[in-house]
Amino acid sequence: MNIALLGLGNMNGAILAGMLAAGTDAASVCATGHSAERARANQERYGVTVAATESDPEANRTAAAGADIVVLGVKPKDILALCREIGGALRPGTVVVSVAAGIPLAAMEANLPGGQPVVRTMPNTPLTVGMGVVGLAGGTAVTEHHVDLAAGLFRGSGSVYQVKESQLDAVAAVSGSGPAYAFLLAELMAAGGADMGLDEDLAKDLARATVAGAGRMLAEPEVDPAALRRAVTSPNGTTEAAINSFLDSGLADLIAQGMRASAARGQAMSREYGS
Ligand SMILES: NC(=O)C1=CN([C@@H]2O[C@H](COP(=O)(O)OP(=O)(O)OC[C@H]3O[C@@H](n4cnc5c(N)ncnc54)[C@H](O)[C@@H]3O)[C@@H](O)[C@H]2O)C=CC1
Ligand SMILES: O=C(O)[C@@H]1CCC=N1
Repeated sequence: MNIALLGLGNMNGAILAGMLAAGTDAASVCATGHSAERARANQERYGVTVAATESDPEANRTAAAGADIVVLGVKPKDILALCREIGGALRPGTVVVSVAAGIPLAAMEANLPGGQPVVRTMPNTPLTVGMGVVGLAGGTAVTEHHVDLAAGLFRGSGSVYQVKESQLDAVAAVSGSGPAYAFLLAELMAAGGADMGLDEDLAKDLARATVAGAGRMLAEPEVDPAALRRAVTSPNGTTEAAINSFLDSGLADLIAQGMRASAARGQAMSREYGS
């Protein structure tokens, strides 16, 4: 199974790191990027062949021509141009997998050869540490076999959930963008600690280790976040004071509102870049 990762940035990099850690043979993977300097650095970092479009304008087409699965990992605004660029080089059975937010399957299909199997996914960067989650929806030419091939990219580095395409913006709001919410929480907790007089580095260490430790506890099977929260919250204690203050200040509404903004941006991107 040959895999081509077109656009080796944050997301395709996380997919690649996850695949390699899960045992994928580096010789079966090739990647492309724009900058020649970055391609050299990535080739050294990951041990896979990385070609740069800056020095070889055919790099994407060459990588796509030799692949059974092609993963489009460029920014949403560049996805349809990339589809048109590689279209003529693809073999009919090659599965095209997009990780882009907001770009509809129908738009990708319209910019690829007729009948090309296209799978739209919404992964997240914790794939890097084997703890990713991925939402996945198949296009009109996609069979169970193609879904299986696409899901195989994430086997060993994350859990894959097949959803309706219309649900992928909500998946992005929860898990695609979600790691950033947890990182923001760590940033804000560190700032809060420093504000109360802790040394800045100590506050950062405490906040980072706390969010990471809490994340590890959440990763245990069948665990209930509310039960874990209750186990920290002594009646009339310090945690209860903080949680009540958060909720009284409208944290639940703020989170819901932010997630709706994420999904709305996904919809807006389909209108901006999806045709
Ligand atoms: N970063 C994340 O956590 C997530 C990102 N995504 C999706 O992943 C996609 C990429 O996002 P990031 O990795 O964050 O962006 P990025 O900017 O880190 O990566 C994009 C890469 O594509 C390269 N590139 C641009 N044009 C190219 C071309 N024509 N041929 C080959 N390479 C090209 C760029 O040099 C860059 O390295 C986006 O569509 C985004 O919606 C989805 C889920 C999570
Ligand atoms: O921010 C974004 O648009 C991408 C999709 C989900 C996470 N990063």
